[in-house]
Amino acid sequence: MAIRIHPSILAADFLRLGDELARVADADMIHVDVMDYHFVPNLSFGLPVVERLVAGSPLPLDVHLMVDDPARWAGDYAEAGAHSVTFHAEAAADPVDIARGIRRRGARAGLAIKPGTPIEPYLPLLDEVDMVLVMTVEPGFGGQSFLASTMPKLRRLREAVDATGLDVWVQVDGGINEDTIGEAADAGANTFVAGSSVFGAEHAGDQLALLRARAAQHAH
Ligand SMILES: O=C(CO)[C@H](O)[C@H](O)COP(=O)(O)O
Ligand SMILES: [Co+2]
Repeated sequence: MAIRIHPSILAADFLRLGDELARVADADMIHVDVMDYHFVPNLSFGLPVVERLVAGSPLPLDVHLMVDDPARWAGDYAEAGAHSVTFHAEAAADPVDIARGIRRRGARAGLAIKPGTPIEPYLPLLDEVDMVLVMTVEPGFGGQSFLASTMPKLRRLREAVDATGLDVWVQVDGGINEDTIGEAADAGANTFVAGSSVFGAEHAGDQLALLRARAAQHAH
């Protein structure tokens, strides 16, 4: 199974974003956390920054929308050129409609759930999305500890994805480092967001290689 590592620029030096992108050139995509101070108690960056990242990033962008009104915003991020746009199920009255809007604009559609949100209601929607993100911390901040309590839900999702035969990516986000990535890979994740463990490393390229190797040891 392919393993993808997506460094989160939430942990990068915002004054030197261009240089920070160059440090993670060996990654698969760049994870961009959009926070609106309402869905989560933190504010990060929005559309103008994402538009500049699309223009300047050598890697495709994986946008993670932590906003109250994804029905209003998801299409704009797809149109801005994000390769993937992920929105939260908890904020979506009609997740299928939002996912279809993202796909119609040529981006991959991702559906995210917080640690306390059950996966079962969303399993019938797997053919409407390209990725499901199981948050392994409460969304809002980088640098938190991985919640192993989310692993049974991840296993259930992996079983359901395999049963469909669809190539839906299974993503984890939060507290992923060399000590936790194996457990998440073992439970079925194939796409790993890592913020502080990559940008906090002296040699980000070496850290990416270590994460990849640890995930591969446990991959299905
Ligand atoms: O969505 C997020 C927080 O809501 C971030 O992507 C996540 O926290 C990454 O940071 P770290 O790897 O440092 O935990
Ligand atoms: Co994120």
